[in-house]
Amino acid sequence: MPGTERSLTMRFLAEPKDVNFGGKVHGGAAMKWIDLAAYGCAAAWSGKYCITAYVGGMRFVQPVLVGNMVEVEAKVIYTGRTSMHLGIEVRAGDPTSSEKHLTTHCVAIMVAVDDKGKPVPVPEWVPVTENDIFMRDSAIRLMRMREKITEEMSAHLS
Ligand SMILES: CCCCCCCCCCCCCCCC(=O)SCCNC(=O)CCNC(=O)[C@H](O)C(C)(C)COP(=O)(O)OP(=O)(O)OC[C@H]1O[C@@H](n2cnc3c(N)ncnc32)[C@H](O)[C@@H]1OP(=O)(O)O
Repeated sequence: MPGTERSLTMRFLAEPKDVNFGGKVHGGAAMKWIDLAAYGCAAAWSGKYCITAYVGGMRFVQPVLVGNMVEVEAKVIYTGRTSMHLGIEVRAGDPTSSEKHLTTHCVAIMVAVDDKGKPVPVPEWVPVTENDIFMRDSAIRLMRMREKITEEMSAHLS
Protein backbone atom coordinates (compact mmCIF):
# COMPACT_ATOMS: atom_id res chain seq x y z
CA MET A 1 0.00 0.00 0.00
CA PRO A 2 1.44 3.48 -0.88
CA GLY A 3 2.82 5.52 2.01
CA THR A 4 3.65 2.53 4.23
CA GLU A 5 6.97 1.04 3.04
CA ARG A 6 9.54 3.68 3.89
CA SER A 7 12.69 1.67 3.16
CA LEU A 8 13.91 -1.11 0.95
CA THR A 9 17.00 -3.32 1.22
CA MET A 10 18.33 -5.32 -1.71
CA ARG A 11 20.73 -8.21 -0.92
CA PHE A 12 22.82 -10.07 -3.48
CA LEU A 13 26.34 -11.31 -4.23
CA ALA A 14 28.75 -9.10 -6.19
CA GLU A 15 29.36 -11.04 -9.40
CA PRO A 16 32.54 -11.40 -11.50
CA LYS A 17 30.81 -9.48 -14.35
CA ASP A 18 30.94 -6.36 -12.14
CA VAL A 19 34.75 -6.37 -11.75
CA ASN A 20 36.98 -3.50 -12.93
CA PHE A 21 40.61 -3.65 -14.13
CA GLY A 22 41.85 -3.37 -10.54
CA GLY A 23 39.95 -6.50 -9.46
CA LYS A 24 37.30 -4.60 -7.47
CA VAL A 25 33.66 -3.89 -8.31
CA HIS A 26 33.10 -1.01 -10.76
CA GLY A 27 31.81 2.26 -9.28
CA GLY A 28 29.31 2.20 -12.16
CA ALA A 29 27.93 -1.15 -10.96
CA ALA A 30 27.36 0.36 -7.51
CA MET A 31 25.61 3.33 -9.15
CA LYS A 32 23.28 0.98 -10.99
CA TRP A 33 22.45 -0.88 -7.75
CA ILE A 34 21.73 2.51 -6.15
CA ASP A 35 19.38 3.49 -8.99
CA LEU A 36 17.52 0.17 -8.74
CA ALA A 37 17.12 0.41 -4.95
CA ALA A 38 16.04 4.07 -5.24
CA TYR A 39 13.46 3.14 -7.86
CA GLY A 40 12.11 0.20 -5.79
CA CYS A 41 11.86 2.31 -2.64
CA ALA A 42 10.22 5.30 -4.38
CA ALA A 43 7.79 3.14 -6.38
CA ALA A 44 6.68 1.35 -3.20
CA TRP A 45 6.27 4.61 -1.24
CA SER A 46 4.39 6.47 -3.98
CA GLY A 47 2.54 3.57 -5.61
CA LYS A 48 3.57 5.13 -8.94
CA TYR A 49 6.22 4.80 -11.62
CA CYS A 50 9.17 7.01 -10.62
CA ILE A 51 12.11 8.61 -12.36
CA THR A 52 15.49 9.70 -11.08
CA ALA A 53 15.73 13.51 -10.96
CA TYR A 54 19.01 13.79 -9.05
CA VAL A 55 21.76 11.71 -7.45
CA GLY A 56 24.43 13.50 -5.45
CA GLY A 57 26.86 13.46 -2.58
CA MET A 58 28.14 10.13 -3.92
CA ARG A 59 31.02 8.92 -1.78
CA PHE A 60 32.91 5.70 -2.45
CA VAL A 61 34.23 4.91 1.02
CA GLN A 62 35.67 1.42 0.50
CA PRO A 63 35.75 -1.01 -2.43
CA VAL A 64 33.33 -3.92 -2.88
CA LEU A 65 35.05 -7.24 -3.65
CA VAL A 66 33.72 -9.82 -6.07
CA GLY A 67 31.96 -12.50 -4.00
CA ASN A 68 30.99 -10.04 -1.25
CA MET A 69 27.42 -10.08 0.02
CA VAL A 70 26.09 -6.61 -0.82
CA GLU A 71 23.24 -4.76 0.89
CA VAL A 72 21.80 -1.64 -0.71
CA GLU A 73 19.43 0.23 1.59
CA ALA A 74 17.27 3.08 0.28
CA LYS A 75 15.23 5.06 2.79
CA VAL A 76 12.81 7.99 2.41
CA ILE A 77 14.21 10.97 4.34
CA TYR A 78 11.99 13.74 2.95
CA THR A 79 8.97 14.09 0.68
CA GLY A 80 8.02 17.16 -1.32
CA ARG A 81 4.86 17.47 -3.42
CA THR A 82 5.97 15.02 -6.12
CA SER A 83 9.53 14.14 -5.07
CA MET A 84 10.98 11.66 -2.61
CA HIS A 85 14.45 12.33 -1.20
CA LEU A 86 16.20 9.08 -0.32
CA GLY A 87 19.28 8.35 1.75
CA ILE A 88 21.13 5.41 0.24
CA GLU A 89 23.85 3.24 1.78
CA VAL A 90 25.71 0.33 0.21
CA ARG A 91 27.31 -2.14 2.63
CA ALA A 92 29.33 -5.22 1.80
CA GLY A 93 31.22 -8.04 3.49
CA ASP A 94 32.26 -11.67 3.34
CA PRO A 95 29.10 -13.81 3.00
CA THR A 96 30.37 -16.24 5.65
CA SER A 97 30.18 -13.45 8.24
CA SER A 98 27.32 -11.18 9.28
CA GLU A 99 29.71 -8.20 9.42
CA LYS A 100 29.36 -5.56 6.71
CA HIS A 101 31.15 -2.28 6.15
CA LEU A 102 29.91 0.89 4.48
CA THR A 103 31.21 1.09 0.90
CA THR A 104 29.16 3.86 -0.75
CA HIS A 105 26.56 6.41 0.25
CA CYS A 106 24.61 9.16 -1.49
CA VAL A 107 21.29 10.98 -1.74
CA ALA A 108 18.84 10.36 -4.61
CA ILE A 109 15.74 12.31 -5.54
CA MET A 110 13.01 10.34 -7.28
CA VAL A 111 9.90 11.93 -8.80
CA ALA A 112 6.59 10.06 -9.20
CA VAL A 113 5.13 10.50 -12.67
CA ASP A 114 1.96 9.58 -14.57
CA ASP A 115 1.92 7.71 -17.88
CA LYS A 116 2.78 10.94 -19.72
CA GLY A 117 5.84 11.58 -17.54
CA LYS A 118 4.13 14.43 -15.65
CA PRO A 119 5.02 14.70 -11.93
CA VAL A 120 2.20 13.58 -9.62
CA PRO A 121 1.75 13.98 -5.82
CA VAL A 122 3.23 11.46 -3.41
CA PRO A 123 2.10 10.52 0.13
CA GLU A 124 3.75 12.74 2.73
CA TRP A 125 6.40 11.10 4.92
CA VAL A 126 6.27 12.46 8.48
CA PRO A 127 9.45 11.99 10.53
CA VAL A 128 8.88 10.55 14.01
CA THR A 129 12.17 9.73 15.70
CA GLU A 130 14.91 12.23 16.55
CA ASN A 131 17.09 10.68 13.86
CA ASP A 132 14.29 10.93 11.26
CA ILE A 133 13.87 14.63 12.06
CA PHE A 134 17.64 15.13 11.78
CA MET A 135 17.68 13.41 8.35
CA ARG A 136 14.64 15.40 7.14
CA ASP A 137 16.26 18.69 8.23
CA SER A 138 19.50 17.69 6.54
CA ALA A 139 17.61 16.91 3.29
CA ILE A 140 16.05 20.39 3.42
CA ARG A 141 19.47 22.01 4.00
CA LEU A 142 20.92 20.03 1.07
CA MET A 143 18.03 21.21 -1.13
CA ARG A 144 18.90 24.84 -0.35
CA MET A 145 22.60 24.21 -1.00
CA ARG A 146 21.73 22.63 -4.37
CA GLU A 147 19.89 25.79 -5.45
CA LYS A 148 23.21 27.66 -5.17
CA ILE A 149 25.11 24.87 -6.99
CA THR A 150 22.49 24.83 -9.78
CA GLU A 151 22.91 28.59 -10.19
CA GLU A 152 26.70 28.20 -10.39
CA MET A 153 26.42 25.23 -12.79
CA SER A 154 24.35 27.27 -15.26
CA ALA A 155 27.64 28.89 -16.32
CA HIS A 156 28.74 25.46 -17.62
CA LEU A 157 25.66 24.86 -19.79
CA SER A 158 25.85 25.81 -23.44
C1 LIG B 1 21.45 -6.12 -17.33
C2 LIG B 1 20.43 -5.00 -17.51
C3 LIG B 1 19.34 -5.03 -16.56
C4 LIG B 1 18.46 -3.82 -16.67
C5 LIG B 1 17.46 -3.84 -15.63
C6 LIG B 1 16.66 -2.60 -15.67
C7 LIG B 1 15.63 -2.57 -14.61
C8 LIG B 1 14.97 -1.27 -14.62
C9 LIG B 1 14.20 -1.05 -13.37
C10 LIG B 1 14.02 0.37 -13.09
C11 LIG B 1 15.32 1.05 -12.99
C12 LIG B 1 15.23 2.32 -12.27
C13 LIG B 1 14.37 3.26 -13.07
C14 LIG B 1 14.82 4.62 -12.63
C15 LIG B 1 14.15 5.55 -13.63
C16 LIG B 1 15.12 6.22 -14.39
O1 LIG B 1 16.23 5.72 -14.71
S1 LIG B 1 14.61 7.58 -15.22
C17 LIG B 1 15.93 8.03 -16.26
C18 LIG B 1 16.71 9.19 -15.74
N1 LIG B 1 15.89 10.31 -15.39
C19 LIG B 1 15.29 11.09 -16.29
O2 LIG B 1 15.34 10.89 -17.49
C20 LIG B 1 14.54 12.28 -15.75
C21 LIG B 1 14.56 13.45 -16.70
N2 LIG B 1 13.96 14.63 -16.05
C22 LIG B 1 12.65 14.87 -16.13
O3 LIG B 1 11.86 14.16 -16.76
C23 LIG B 1 12.17 16.11 -15.41
O4 LIG B 1 13.27 16.96 -15.14
C24 LIG B 1 11.44 15.78 -14.06
C25 LIG B 1 12.30 14.99 -13.08
C26 LIG B 1 10.14 15.02 -14.34
C27 LIG B 1 11.07 17.08 -13.36
O5 LIG B 1 10.31 17.82 -14.27
P1 LIG B 1 9.99 19.36 -14.00
O6 LIG B 1 9.33 19.92 -15.19
O7 LIG B 1 11.20 20.04 -13.43
O8 LIG B 1 8.87 19.20 -12.93
P2 LIG B 1 8.62 20.05 -11.61
O9 LIG B 1 7.14 19.93 -11.32
O10 LIG B 1 9.23 21.42 -11.70
O11 LIG B 1 9.45 19.24 -10.51
C28 LIG B 1 8.95 18.04 -10.01
C29 LIG B 1 9.72 17.72 -8.76
O12 LIG B 1 11.04 17.34 -9.13
C30 LIG B 1 11.98 18.07 -8.36
N3 LIG B 1 13.15 18.26 -9.21
C31 LIG B 1 13.15 18.57 -10.52
N4 LIG B 1 14.42 18.66 -10.97
C32 LIG B 1 15.21 18.39 -9.91
C33 LIG B 1 16.63 18.32 -9.73
N5 LIG B 1 17.48 18.54 -10.71
N6 LIG B 1 17.10 18.03 -8.51
C34 LIG B 1 16.26 17.77 -7.49
N7 LIG B 1 14.91 17.81 -7.60
C35 LIG B 1 14.40 18.13 -8.79
C36 LIG B 1 11.27 19.38 -8.04
O13 LIG B 1 11.84 20.00 -6.90
C37 LIG B 1 9.86 18.89 -7.79
O14 LIG B 1 9.76 18.36 -6.48
P3 LIG B 1 8.46 18.66 -5.54
O15 LIG B 1 8.58 20.06 -5.06
O16 LIG B 1 7.22 18.45 -6.40
O17 LIG B 1 8.55 17.64 -4.47
